[in-house]
Amino acid sequence: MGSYIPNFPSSFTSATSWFEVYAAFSTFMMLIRTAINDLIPQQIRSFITAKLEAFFSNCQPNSQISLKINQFWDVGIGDRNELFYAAHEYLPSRITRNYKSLKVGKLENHKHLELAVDASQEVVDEFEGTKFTWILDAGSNKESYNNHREFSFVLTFNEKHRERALKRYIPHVLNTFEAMKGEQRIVKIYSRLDHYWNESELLHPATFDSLALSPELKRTIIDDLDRFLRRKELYKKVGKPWKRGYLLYGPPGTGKSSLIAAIANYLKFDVYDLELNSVYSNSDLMRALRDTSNRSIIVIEDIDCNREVHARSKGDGSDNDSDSDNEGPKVKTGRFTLSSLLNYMDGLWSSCGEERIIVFTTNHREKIDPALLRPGRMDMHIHLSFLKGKAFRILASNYLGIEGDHPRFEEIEGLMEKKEVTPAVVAEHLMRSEDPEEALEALVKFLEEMGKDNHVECQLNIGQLSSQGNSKEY
Ligand SMILES: Nc1ncnc2c1ncn2[C@@H]1O[C@H](COP(=O)(O)OP(=O)(O)OP(=O)(O)O)[C@@H](O)[C@H]1O
Repeated sequence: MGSYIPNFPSSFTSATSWFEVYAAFSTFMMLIRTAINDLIPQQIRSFITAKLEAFFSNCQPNSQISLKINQFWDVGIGDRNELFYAAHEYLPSRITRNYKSLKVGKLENHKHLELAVDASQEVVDEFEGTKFTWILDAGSNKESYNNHREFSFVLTFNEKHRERALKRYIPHVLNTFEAMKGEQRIVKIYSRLDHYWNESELLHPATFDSLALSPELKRTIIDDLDRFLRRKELYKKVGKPWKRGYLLYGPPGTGKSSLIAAIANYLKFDVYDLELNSVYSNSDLMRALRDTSNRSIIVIEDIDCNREVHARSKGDGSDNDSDSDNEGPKVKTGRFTLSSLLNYMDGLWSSCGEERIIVFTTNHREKIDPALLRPGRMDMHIHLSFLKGKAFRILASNYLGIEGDHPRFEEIEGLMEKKEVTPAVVAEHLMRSEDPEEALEALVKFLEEMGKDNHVECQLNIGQLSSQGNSKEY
């Protein structure tokens, strides 16, 4: 019986020779690669690679899927499509050689360069090894709504990546956009025009440091804001919408608008300046509120002066909303009442959005509708008043660069205790001279000559309302 004896030396020889062949081949390839890298410029290499990729992808069966991402969810209704805006910001951040052209510009009053995708420009983004192609479509006038041309993105990818696109890529675009907003820390201010929120950068430089308010009031407001941010889980647990309402009241020029800007800059929340006379109906109001983004402050200034919110007393039945989006400005006033505004807000808070702060301002708290002061409506009533105590020193530092003490401060503070002068008036006087000594001298003279009753008409009868509601008073 013959036995099989393995030919060890010969198999060993063959393995060695294979290894030698492989080593020689690798060396040869490395030489070729080095030669190509040295001899062929990078642009030409990229060109050849792109051509080869295009050739092979053309050979594959066409199984592309396209998704249309309109600027607004429904043409004619005007709901913002957050994904469109996310893509608009996200794509320029992915500048690669795939861009043939990008719009670049610098807007007046903006600190940074603006980058935007050009219409009809194809942008290829790579995510987890998969290519996603975006094209911005400028739309046509036919698709326009209220003379606003509607833009859209078309996102194309291979059918086999459908799951990845919907479950991972699109969420990735949205998350990146949120992170970018946080990083850029650009606070926006929105004002409403023809059913749309128009955005611009909030350039108001106010901060809590630059506000001439008593340190205790500042601390109270900051603590309240911090507590609000921290309590997301608690709000959820007790089933309360995560919102906070502030009523700012006080004479003109005491810093109500400046405080709103300081809160926005502190929290990095966008500001939505809601002018009620730009709202046509109850449903328009709902839409306006629904279109605000999370982490935002909705501001309704001079609530006592809004004709719309006085309609209630005339009993015009304005709650019967014969809403039509074609209604023009001539029928827009008196379409809803303050109560309906508040009720809608109460309802809306629970159903949409998070981290909203709503701020009402008034110069005359005694004139505003009691519905606004009802318990639980406005969480905090903040009284901004005439310049008193050491708050003046903040203005002296802001406007004259005087840090710490100055021989004239006590005299000025003593005069202010006896007068009713707003921070705006003092700020205006401090700006009159570049020489600090001259400016302080002029301010003393002004305060001495100022009649005590100069601002009597601005005073509020605060005691009258202090028993209403259970909101905190400051
Ligand atoms: N408390 C303050 N601290 C610092 N600056 C202030 C303060 N109050 C007013 N100012 C100055 O006065 C200007 C006007 O103030 P602001 O518009 O904030 O007042 P307001 O109370 O909102 O007035 P109005 O009721 O007329 O809208 C501001 O640009 C700011 O320079």
